[in-house]
Amino acid sequence: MTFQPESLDPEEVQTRVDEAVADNRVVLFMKGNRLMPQCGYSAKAVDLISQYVDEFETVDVLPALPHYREALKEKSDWETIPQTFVDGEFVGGSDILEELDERGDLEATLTGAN
Ligand SMILES: N[C@@H](CCC(=O)N[C@@H](CS)C(=O)NCC(=O)O)C(=O)O
Repeated sequence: MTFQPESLDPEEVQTRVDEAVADNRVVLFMKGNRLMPQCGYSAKAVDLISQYVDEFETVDVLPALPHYREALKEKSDWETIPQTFVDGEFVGGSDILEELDERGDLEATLTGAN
């Protein structure tokens, strides 16, 4: 049997993005999933977030990458994957997460703790 990638149209993807951002305090749009990231930048984002937050949502963009890229860009004005949103706001990709961590600000950004 031939593997058929999930077929999603742009509107369905936009809805998935909107709902994932609205319904989860922390959501990471990434290539692959938490256990099997399919890109080094996504793996780095998972590692950085996992230091401070046990439960966060991940959305694998690979089944409809061009649509996710467009839907996310619409929301964040950011071109690349991964993308992290906290409390409905775009935080950044893996470099920004790393910068926040180096400044000692990532935990508070992810948890809301001061
Ligand atoms: N410096 C970026 C690296 C992310 C990046 O370059 N991602 C690439 C490879 S996963 C990407 O999204 N390429 C466009 C695409 O795959 O659509 C970050 O901070 O997240």
